[in-house]
Amino acid sequence: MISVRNITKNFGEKNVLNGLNLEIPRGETLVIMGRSGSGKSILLKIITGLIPADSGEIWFDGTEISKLKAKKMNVLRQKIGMLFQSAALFDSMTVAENVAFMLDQHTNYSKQEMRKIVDEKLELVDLEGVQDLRPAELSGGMRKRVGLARALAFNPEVILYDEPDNRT
Ligand SMILES: Nc1ncnc2c1ncn2[C@@H]1O[C@H](COP(=O)(O)OP(=O)(O)OP(=O)(O)O)[C@@H](O)[C@H]1O
Repeated sequence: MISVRNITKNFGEKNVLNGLNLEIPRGETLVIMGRSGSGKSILLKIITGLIPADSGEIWFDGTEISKLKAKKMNVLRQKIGMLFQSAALFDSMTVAENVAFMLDQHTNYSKQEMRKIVDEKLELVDLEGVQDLRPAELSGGMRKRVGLARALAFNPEVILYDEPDNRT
């Protein structure tokens, strides 16, 4: 499903990824472990096309993503849920607005339809009744679960999860 082919990434003089190859079949759970600073987060961001690799290719379901134009990339991103290390929530938005953010940007769902999806996903991560709170009013584990609910909003085919922990 995901094929990482000979990926290299440098930041200035610093070589972070050097000819990395990885095949991830559909339905498989893969855990990548490595010391702090070894390039795990960078790899996830390269897989989702958030940052470019210096060389190599990323294939998702038979499509090479680095060749995609922005519009097609947006469609593909809906198939890949990404949960960042810090949950990356918008502090000024409510929990419901955070979970609905990508739906709001990329679909024509009505407010009611979005609210239904938001409620469903929050229930799935065991977070009910917090829709109208702001992220600052939640615990760290709850914030990560809001991030997970947001990553699930499009029913993605794959979830890339940076630093999962026992709270999520
Ligand atoms: N924008 C950037 N500019 C320069 N260097 C960067 C940048 N982003 C990451 N790096 C460097 O790339 C390396 C890999 O970072 P990355 O965040 O992928 O590590 P990690 O394996 O996820 O670490 P941790 O387990 O601590 O989260 C680090 O040495 C970091 O300093």
